[in-house]
Amino acid sequence: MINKLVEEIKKKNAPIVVGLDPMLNYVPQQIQKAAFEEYGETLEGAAEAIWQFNKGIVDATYDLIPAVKPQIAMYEQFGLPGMAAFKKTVDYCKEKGLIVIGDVKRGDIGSTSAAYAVGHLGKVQVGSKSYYGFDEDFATVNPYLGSDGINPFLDVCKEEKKGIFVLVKTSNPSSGEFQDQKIDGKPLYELVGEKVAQWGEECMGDTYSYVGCVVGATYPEMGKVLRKIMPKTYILVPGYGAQGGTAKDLAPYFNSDGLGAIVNSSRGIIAAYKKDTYAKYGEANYADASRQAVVDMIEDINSVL
Ligand SMILES: O=C(O)c1cc(=O)[nH]c(=O)n1[C@@H]1O[C@H](COP(=O)(O)O)[C@@H](O)[C@H]1O
Repeated sequence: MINKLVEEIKKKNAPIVVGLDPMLNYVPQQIQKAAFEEYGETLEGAAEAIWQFNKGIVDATYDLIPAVKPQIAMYEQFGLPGMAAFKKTVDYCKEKGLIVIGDVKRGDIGSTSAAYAVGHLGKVQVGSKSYYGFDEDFATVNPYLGSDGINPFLDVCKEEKKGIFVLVKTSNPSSGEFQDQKIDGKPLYELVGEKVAQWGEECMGDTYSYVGCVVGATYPEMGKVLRKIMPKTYILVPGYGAQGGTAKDLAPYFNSDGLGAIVNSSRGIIAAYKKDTYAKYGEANYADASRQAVVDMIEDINSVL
């Protein structure tokens, strides 16, 4: 799958991923109204609204982008109907030829991580049969439990030719509380980066490993160091746009081949119609606003490569 991700990024000349993080208050009134007329103001109604919202965005942007990153929390908050909307979104995006990065941030003791890996990337055994659960192409993984939490994901990735993105340095303001702590003079995020490079060596695609990592756009100096520590690791870079990361901060996350990083924007794309720049599209044409925001983001990122 890492080979396909690289191919699609090159083909579309777009090192970006659209984050499908649908909050109900981003969903235009007419979509909410139709969903509530059918299902009432219920969890089912909310799930229908976010699904229709996503579909509009995917239909308007799929030809421009290599990948999407649905964030499971935004679906989970609506209980079982929300989880069904997550699965519907994953399947629809794959039908449209998009690579799906399940932003699930899992990781636990070995046996539990194995179940997460099977549920999101692999197949679960039921008697003599086996079934895919959510079937994303990549999953985000939290490394706090060490190799025990990661190895079961690597096993499933090898079997399924899928991949993971391991949190190394996150974009949020308090990420330094633990991640920047020094151990024998080295910040923890560097130690995690070294480990990610090691895990990645046993999982190589053609040029990049299918063990990727996450480094926030909001810490470009650290991004520069981490790029060197993990030359064969694809970096998923959240924090562009809504969290303040800018294109000029992002050049150090890429290798000299112009590859090696994929930049996420969620609110900046899916709620573009709410921003002054795209307000002219109006709420009813929210998907056109998202398309224009994608075009602008691609141009912005490519301008620094
Ligand atoms: O793993 C992630 O994707 C992630 C890691 C990180 O360090 N920071 C971060 O913002 N994210 C996710 O990236 C998305 C960012 O959304 P926007 O700030 O709206 O673009 C959210 O889905 C976050 O959960």
